[in-house]
Parts: sequence; C-alpha cells; structure tokens
Amino acid sequence: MGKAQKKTGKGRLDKYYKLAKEQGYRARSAFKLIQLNKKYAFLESARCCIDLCAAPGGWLQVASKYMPTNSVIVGVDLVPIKPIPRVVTFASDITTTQCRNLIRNELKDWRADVVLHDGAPNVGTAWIQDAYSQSELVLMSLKLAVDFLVKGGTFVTKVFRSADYNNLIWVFNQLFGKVEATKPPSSRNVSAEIFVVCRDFLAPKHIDPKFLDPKHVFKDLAAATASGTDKGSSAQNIQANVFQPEKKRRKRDGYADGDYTLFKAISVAEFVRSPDPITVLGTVNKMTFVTEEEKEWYALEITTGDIKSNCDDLKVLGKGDFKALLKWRLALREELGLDNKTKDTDDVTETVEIVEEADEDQQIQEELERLNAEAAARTKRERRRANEVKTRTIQRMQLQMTAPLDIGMEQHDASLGGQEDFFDLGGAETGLRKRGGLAALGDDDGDSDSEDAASDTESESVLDSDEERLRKVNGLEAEMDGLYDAYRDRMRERDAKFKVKESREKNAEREEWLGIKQPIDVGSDSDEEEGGWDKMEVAKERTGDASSSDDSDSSEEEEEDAPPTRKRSRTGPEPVKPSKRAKLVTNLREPKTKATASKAASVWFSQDVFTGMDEELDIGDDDPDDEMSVDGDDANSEAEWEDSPESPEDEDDFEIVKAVEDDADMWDVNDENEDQAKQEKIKKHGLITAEAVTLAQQLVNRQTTKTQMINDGFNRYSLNSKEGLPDWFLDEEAKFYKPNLPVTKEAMAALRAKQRALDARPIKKVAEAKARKKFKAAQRLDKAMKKAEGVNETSDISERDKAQQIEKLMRKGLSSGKKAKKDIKVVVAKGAHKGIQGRPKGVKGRYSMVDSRMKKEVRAKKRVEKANKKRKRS
Ligand SMILES: C[S@@+](CC[C@H](N)C(=O)[O-])C[C@H]1O[C@@H](n2cnc3c(N)ncnc32)[C@H](O)[C@@H]1O
Repeated sequence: MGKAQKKTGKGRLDKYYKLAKEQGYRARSAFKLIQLNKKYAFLESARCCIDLCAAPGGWLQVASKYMPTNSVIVGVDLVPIKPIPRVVTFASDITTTQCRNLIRNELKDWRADVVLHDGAPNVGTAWIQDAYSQSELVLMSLKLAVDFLVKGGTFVTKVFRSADYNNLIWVFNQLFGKVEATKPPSSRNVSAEIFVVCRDFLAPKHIDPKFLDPKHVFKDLAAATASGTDKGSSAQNIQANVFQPEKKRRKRDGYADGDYTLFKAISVAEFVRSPDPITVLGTVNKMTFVTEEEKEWYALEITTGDIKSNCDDLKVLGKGDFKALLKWRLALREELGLDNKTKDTDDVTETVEIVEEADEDQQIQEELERLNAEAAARTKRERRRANEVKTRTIQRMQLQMTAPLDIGMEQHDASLGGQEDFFDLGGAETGLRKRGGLAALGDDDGDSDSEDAASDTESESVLDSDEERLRKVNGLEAEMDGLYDAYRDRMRERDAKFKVKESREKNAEREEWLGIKQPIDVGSDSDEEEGGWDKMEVAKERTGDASSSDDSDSSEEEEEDAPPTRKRSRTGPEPVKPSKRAKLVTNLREPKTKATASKAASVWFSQDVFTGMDEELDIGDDDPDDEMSVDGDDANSEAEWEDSPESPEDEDDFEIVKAVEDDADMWDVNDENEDQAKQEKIKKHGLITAEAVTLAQQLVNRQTTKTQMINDGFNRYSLNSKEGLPDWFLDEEAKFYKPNLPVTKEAMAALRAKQRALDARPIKKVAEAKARKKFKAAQRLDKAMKKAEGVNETSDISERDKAQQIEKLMRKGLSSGKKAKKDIKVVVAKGAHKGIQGRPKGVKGRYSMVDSRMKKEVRAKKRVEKANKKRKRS
C-alpha cells in the first residue's frame, strides 16, 4: 500500500543479463565497457591494458576480445579471477604498494594504453562511508593510472554521483586533455553510477601529490553540505521525511559536516522554538525533555501520552503522528505566548510568523485531505479486489471447481460494504461456534472457545478497520489458494491425463519456445558462481553486514534481502499468524500430502500380490511427480545475482552472469543450462512447432535479426515480479498469457512435409518386431548348425543317417519356429452326419462336430461384440 515498488532480485535479470549469459560474459557489466568502447574506441588500438578491480572478469573478457592479439592485459582484484586466455590476473588490493609492484613486475618497461577501473568497495557500512570509499578508490586507481599510463593514454573509471563528483572531475581535468562523463545504456537508470572517460593523458613530469590525496581532493565535501550551499535537494528530502515518512530516501548528498552518526537527539525546546519545525522533525531521531522548563511542558495536559512516546522515536512515526507533534508545538507556543511575544516586539517578525503559522495550518489541512483521499482510494481498491475474488470464486463454483466443503456462504463481510460475504472463514467459524458445531471443524482450543467466540463477535463489529479488512482479504486469498490446491488434487485423482499434463508443463526441457522469458525462480545460482564478488557479497549477507548500512534505506532493503521464495499464500504486508481464524484454511490443505496417487491406483496396489513391495511401489512418488520435483529444482537453478542492496554495488549494478558451456574450463557450467538443452532437443528432433519454423525462416531470410528477436521477447511486463502471486493465477497466466507468434504458410508446409516423411517411415513397433524375428531366426539357424556339426562328428551312425538327421535339423533351423497349426475340420451334424457317433465317414485328421444352430449362434455373438466395441469407441 503506497509502497515504492520493490527492486527484487528478479527485476535485476534484464536484457543485458540475458545477453551476457548468452554471449558468455561473466558479468552484465561487460556491456558497459562494450558500449563505452563503441563510443570512444580505445580498445582496438591499445596494446597494453590494466583492469583495476576486475573480478569476476567481465571487462577483461571484453578487453581480450576487442584488443589486438598479442596485446598485454593485466587484471587485478582483491579476489582471485578465474583464468581468461591471454590475460594475466592476480589478487591484490589496488590501494597498496604491493599491487603497484606486482603490476610493475608484470609490465616491465611497458606502459599501458588503457587503464580501466570499475571498482566498488566491498563494504556494508553506512552510506557515507561507502560513498567516500568509492571516491577514494577512484583516486587510488587514478594514482596507479598516472604511474602506468603512456602519454596520450586513456583512463576509464566509474564514479558515483556524490558530493565528491565535481572534485574528482576537476582532478581528471588537470591530468587529461579530454574528460567526458557518460552513462552507457546498460547502466541502470536507478543506479547513481556514471563512467568518466579521460583521454589524452598529459603525462606531466611532476604531479602535485595533493591531486591524488583524498584529504585534499575531498576536503570541501562536508563543508559545502553544512554551509547550506547544496541545501536544496536535502532540505526537500528532510521535509519529505515528515510528509511522506513511509518513503525512504537515499542520502546522495552525504551527511552534515562532521556528523557521520546516524542517531540524532535534540531537546524539545529546540523543536518548539525552531522557525523550521518540519526540518527538525525530518532530521532527528529523538526529542528529550531535559531542562526544568521542558519538564514543565512534559507535565502539561496537552502533552499527552502519545506526544511523549512520539518524541521517543521519530523515525517510526507516520504522517498522523507528525501532524499531532506540529499541533502540539503550536498549542505550546500559544500557551507560552511565544507567537504573541513576537507580535508585540517586532512587526516584521510578526508578519513572518503569521505567514509561517498560516502555512503550517495549510500544510496540515492539505495533509489531512491527502490522507483522506488516500484512505478512500485504498478502501476502493480493496473492495474491488475482494469483489474480483468473489466473482472468480463464484465462477469456480459454477465450474464445479470448488470443494463441497465450501463453507461460510451466509456470513457477513463488512469490507464489502456490508454485503454478504461468501467466504468469510472467520465468520463461518464464529457462526459454527454459536451453533455449537465447532467440534466438527476439529477445533483444538478447548476451554478458550467461549472467550474466542466473544472476542470474535466483538471484532466483527470493527470490521471497518484497515487491519481487519486486510486480514479478511488475506484470508480470502489463502482460501482461494487452498481451494485451488484441492481442485488440482481432485483433478489429479480423477484424471491421469491432467497429472501427465501438469508434469509436462513443468518440464522445462519440453517447454515450447515462447521468446525470452523471465526465469521462474532465483537464488540458488549465486552459490555456484565462484567469482570473488559473489563470495564477498554472500559472506557479507551472511554476517549481516549489509543490513547495517544506510539507516534510511534499511527497512526497504531488508525486504529486498528476503529470499525470493514463492509463497503459497499471499499474506500482504503482515504475515497472517496461524490464528484460529486461519485454521479452516489449514484444514482444507491437509489432504494434499496424500493426494498424489489416484484412488484407483491405491485400490489396485492394496491387493495381496503387492504386499511387501511398498518400497518399490512408492505410490506417492510416481514419475510425473518426480519430474515435477526435478523441474522445480531446475527452475530454481536459474541464475540470479542479488547484490547487497546497501552497498554501492547496488548502485554499481554489477551482476554476475552464468557462463556458457564453451567457457567451461574457466567457469562453472550448469547441466541444466536451459538454452543448451533446447539446442540439443532441436538438433535431435528439429523444429517442431510452426512458430519456431517461422522464426527460423525469418532469421535465415534476414527478415529479422537475433537481437531484434531478443528485444521482442521483452515487454513492459517481462520483468514484473511473480513473487507472491497465487498458484491459480500463475497457472492461468501460463496457459493463456502467451505471445502471439507469427506462423507463415511456408512454415506450415515445411512442417507438413516433414510429418509426411515421418509417416512414410515404418513405425517403430513394426521395425522392432521384424528385427526380433530376424534375430530369432538367426539364433535358430545357429543352433541347428551346431547340432548338425555334432551329428557330423559322431562316428557310430552311417553317413546316410547322418545326412538325414542333418537335413531334418537344418529344416527345423530354417523354419519360422512356429508349429504349423493343424487344421481342424468342422463337420456340421446334418444330413448323413446327423446323429452319428464317432468319426464321420470320409473325414481325415482332426475334426469338430457342430450343429447348425450352434454355428449361427456363435456368428451372431461375434457380430454383437463387434458392434458394441464400435459404439464404445465413438
Ligand atoms: C563491480 S566489480 C568489478 C566488475 C568487473 N569490472 C567485471 O566486469 O567483471 C567491483 C570489484 O571491485 C573489487 N574491489 C573493491 N575494492 C578493491 C580494492 N581495494 N582492490 C582491488 N579490488 C577491489 C571487488 O572485489 C569487486 O570484485
């Protein structure tokens, strides 16, 4: 509600992430260098390049690709970099002399044409420190650059738009002929990073050490902020802290001079006497009653308990609380005669004060109106949502998708404007309690029943409150989820095809190609990446460093840090506690664990024959479900790099990308590489859908390009987070929300031709039967030959007998193996054969006597059976 959109991990997997993955770059940041080089073309002509802060090596890969062969490329980072062909790497801190010596040893007399720096300090402390370290790191990299750059060389560095920015640019301008700041398209707009390309190194004989000393370069930073020269944006932020306290702002301009602490307490008198109370409220954490005078104020009637507790922690206050504090200040000032005094003494000041007061009143009034409007909009939104849920539930009921256990049809829902609510579980429970039927619902609360009923009835009367309404909406959603699960279980039980279809849908490998999709789930991959940055970040997250940074961001960021698991039930901002109200929802879900085997299957396997075979016949784990679980893992294995949102790395936008197979010796390759699996499938079976054939034809005929196709795969919804969406919604989306890919006549014709060719081939079963027959014939012949050899070698029978036996054996060996069916002659017992005993005259071999009636009856029976079969099939 009114919250800024979360920048989830999934949101980070953008076009460049995909491209990096596809093209084998280790980090999406590789595209930043590609785009910078495209604009300034410094790599193609460079023979020697140093990349400072290079891990995991995205920029090194780009340098190695774009620089001439045989050029020298050196990469340095705090953490080791996996080997890259033609690149020398080592682990060292770029701020140390050891690093300088290592580079010197490597380059010998060479000088670098290009020095790159994409560093971001691995810290998780307060923002001000991060920002400072980043600027300091830039200066350190510049120090190395001036040591190693050739005259006319290029230095590329990343800088954050902080108060240090101008000072850094000034220094660059002293050392380079051309200095340009640019933001490549692949750098996210939300990131404060900017790239500065310094060309034409002047290589002065003597460089004033002050240019490279952070103490001198950044010494004006805090002074400027404190003196109020740069007050504009920060003052606005402070005011906004009061008017929209739920919005957290980054302190891009740094903190006040010398005040790097995040906690600030002042005396109440300062607030009361301040001409700018809003700014005071926006900047401090606590207001204390210390002096005698303040203690008197504390005892006043207008200083209510709320006011006192509001003063205790201003960072947790909402708009209403701030308003109350401002009103209290006005009342106090009136009581103290502060405003009147001003009137008496100074006319000019009086005007100012009145204006200020009037302004404050107006602001409060405006605030009030805005709050009311917001509340009304929220109620409307919730009502609409509840209505939607209700409509869908009714539809589901009509489609027989809801469980017969559906209850609470007659309950009330105040959130729906006093109308009847179909699925008020809490209400249902209360109702049942009243009627004494609670035991039937499996209540385990024992004695507390009557109390609960009373409190529930009470709470029914205050359903209008936001919290209650939210809880009800959550309850409805949870119930929808439960009912959907029950529906799926029933379908699984009833329909074997549904089960197979379900597992097939979840099988990533068999998925039809629908353009580039956002990975379903994320998180596990970061472990697979062994880049140093990952390790550092993962370790940082573990030790909880990240959460300790910028206070103003913390609550927002904490949410971002939460693992992106898909929850079964959406619980809104507050998780629904396993309260008594939610119990019914839980009960609905319970049967789910056993519902994987159909009833028919259970009955079948309960036969005596199968006793003792439980382990082998694990009914609950049949194939499709196995597949599902594997697929689940597959989906989870989609790569995602979640930076610590607190660190400047968040600004930096650096993101590790899963490497592709051909880079196997350098980087981990996952078996479940989706693209590769698809490629293999295509190689094996060819393109099997008309859409795929159409796209392939377009590519071949140059009607489109690969990049265009990738771009087409994105739309404004592509990166929307699916986190927290209910299963039924996602399933529907998967079924119906598909891109409408073009299909051409030619593609259809090509597919049909392929199908015809396939049809013309003998079917597999026939071919197998033939092969089996052939194999058996060969076996028989082999056996006969062996026997014949044995006969031939025996000496105690005559040659004639031998020949006879061998002939017999060979005949048998060459025969089809089946004994010829002896004909049974059917003799109808009529005429001369009527009523005779024994073999009829003139009949040789096997025979069967039938009477005419029986023959007709058998024929009629066969006819009826055939007709029945036909009817069943149609
Ligand atoms: C954004 S990443 C660099 C990404 C790299 N350009 C790429 O494309 O793969 C920032 C790197 O700076 C490194 N770093 C931070 N402080 C450093 C220092 N003092 N010395 C060396 N490396 C440092 C971190 O270890 C991290 O790997």
